[in-house]
Amino acid sequence: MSSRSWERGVPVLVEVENLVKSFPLGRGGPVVPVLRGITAQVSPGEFVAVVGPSGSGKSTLLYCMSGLEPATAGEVRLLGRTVGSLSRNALATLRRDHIGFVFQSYNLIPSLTARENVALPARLARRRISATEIDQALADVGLTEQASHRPGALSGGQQQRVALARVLALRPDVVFADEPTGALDTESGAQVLDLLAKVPGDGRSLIMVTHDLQAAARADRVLVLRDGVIHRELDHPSADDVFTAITC
Ligand SMILES: Nc1ncnc2c1ncn2[C@@H]1O[C@H](COP(=O)(O)OP(=O)(O)OP(=O)(O)O)[C@@H](O)[C@H]1O
Repeated sequence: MSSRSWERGVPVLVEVENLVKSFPLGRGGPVVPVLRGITAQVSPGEFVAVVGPSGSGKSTLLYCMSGLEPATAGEVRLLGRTVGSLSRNALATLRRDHIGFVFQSYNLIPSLTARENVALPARLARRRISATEIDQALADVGLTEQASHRPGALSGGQQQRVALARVLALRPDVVFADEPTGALDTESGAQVLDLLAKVPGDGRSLIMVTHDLQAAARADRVLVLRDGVIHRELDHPSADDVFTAITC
C-alpha cells in the first residue's frame, strides 16, 4: 500500500484495500466475486454504516473487515495488523481483545441468565471482569432488573440489549453490527440503536450493516454498496440522501 494512514500519524482502526471476496456458486460451481475491490478506512470514534440492495455484499464486507472471513485478494488491517499475515491464534486473540460483534440473531445461551450470558465471553477469554462491571454493563443497557432472567423470559429487544451488554462489557475498540435491529419492532430497534450510537461517542468505532435508512442516517459516514463495490460514500447524510444513493 502506498500511503498507510498510521504511517502518516492518522490512527485507523480498520482498513481494507482493494478487497476482493469470491465464493463458489454451489458445490463445484464457478467462483463468483461478491466483493470486487473495496477500499475503505474507519478511524477511532467513527460510526460508519454500510447500506445497499440485498445481495450487494454488505455482510460479506463486514465479515472480511473483522477477520471472520478471509479475503480472496487485497488487504485487511485491524488496528494496524495485516489480517492475512496473522496466525489463526493471533487473529483470534486480536478479535477477542479488540473486536465486538452484534448480530441480528442475538446468539444468547438459553440456559444462562442475562448476567451469565454477559460474563461468559470474558470467562472464555480468561479476561478479568468483575461482578460490578457486569452489573454496570447490564445497567447501561437498562436491564438491571432482568439480570437473573433467562433469554426465554426476555423480549427480542431485551435479548438484543443483553447481547450488546455482552459485547460492551469487554470494551472492544471496534464494534461490528450486522442488521442489529433487523428483527426488532420500531421501539425496541430505536432503543438498541440509541445504545449502539453511544459506542463511537466513547472513542470506539462502530461499523453497522443496515437496511434501515433512519439508522444509517445517524452514521458519520455511509458506504453505499452495489454489486460488490462502493457505489457512493456519504458524509452525515439524511435518510432521504441514503435512499436516493441506494436507488439511483
Ligand atoms: N458463505 C457463502 N458462500 C457462498 N456464497 C455466499 C456466502 N456468503 C455470501 N454469499 C453470497 O454473496 C452475496 C452477497 O451476500 P451478502 O450476505 O454479503 O449480501 P448482503 O448485501 O448482506 O445481503 P442482505 O441485505 O440480503 O443480507 C450473495 O449472493 C450471497 O449468496
